[in-house]
Amino acid sequence: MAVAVQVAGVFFSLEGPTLEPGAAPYGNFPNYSRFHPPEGRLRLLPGGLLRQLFPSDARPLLGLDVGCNSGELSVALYRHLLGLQEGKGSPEQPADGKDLYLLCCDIDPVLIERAQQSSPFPNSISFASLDIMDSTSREPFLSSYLSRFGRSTFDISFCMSVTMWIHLNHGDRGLVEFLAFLSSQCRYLLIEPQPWKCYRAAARRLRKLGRNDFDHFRSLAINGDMAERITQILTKDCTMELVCCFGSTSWDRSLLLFKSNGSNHEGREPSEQQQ
Ligand SMILES: C[S@@+](CC[C@H](N)C(=O)[O-])C[C@H]1O[C@@H](n2cnc3c(N)ncnc32)[C@H](O)[C@@H]1O
Repeated sequence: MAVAVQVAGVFFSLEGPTLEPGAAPYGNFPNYSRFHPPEGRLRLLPGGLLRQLFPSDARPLLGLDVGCNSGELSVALYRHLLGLQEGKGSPEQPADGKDLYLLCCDIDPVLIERAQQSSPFPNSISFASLDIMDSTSREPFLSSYLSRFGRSTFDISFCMSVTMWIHLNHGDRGLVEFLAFLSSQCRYLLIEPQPWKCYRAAARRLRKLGRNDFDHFRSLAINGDMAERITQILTKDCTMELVCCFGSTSWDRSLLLFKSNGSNHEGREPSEQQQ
């Protein structure tokens, strides 16, 4: 059993210091994957998903993982999508016959450093420290990555358990702006919104630490069924369509796949481009 003591919001355990949950204002928990392991999400995603979504793409597929934390889910997603079993195969011989490059970013540079140090696929998965809400740095940064592949958008973006943190820290307007930006960057978007009860729990944890509420918590007009609200924003304001819901994880978070209907995305079928 792990033994931990708490000093000023920081837990010290035999494995070293870890932040008390309320003291991670962006959801930048140091050991997030221990509490919410990747398998809970991956088991909902069908094998061969990339082949289904991109049947005729011969070129490498590009993915963006926003809010990757220390990279455990990013690496597990990479393996899962390519059909690579841990310890077997290599990114050069993916079982799924697709090449995939992932750019994974997080606002917390300490988590990114950990991700970089432990990445088993440094040639295919890049980890970078980036505040996705910083509009002056995100565009040049993402464009510079994409231009290495001669591309201007990603094939697929992942936004897993991140929307609540954007919403709490940037308000309704920030959430809508974030979803608009994300949808403009990709053909497909896989998103796992946190339900409203998680917002209350996050605010409660902060209060227990004697800190002020999140700036926007009490004034959020977008609330209630968050999967539904986010679906409305993406489909009404962001020209995306809901492709499917892969179900819910054991902690009640839906995994939703959206597809862009916008005309600015590369790699679309000629008939689609004309519509
Ligand atoms: C709850 S964790 C989810 C980690 C991972 N996606 C998963 O589902 O296992 C949320 C992550 O979003 C990151 N995050 C929050 N706001 C961000 C922002 N503005 N830009 C980039 N990352 C952000 C946090 O640092 C944190 O690592």
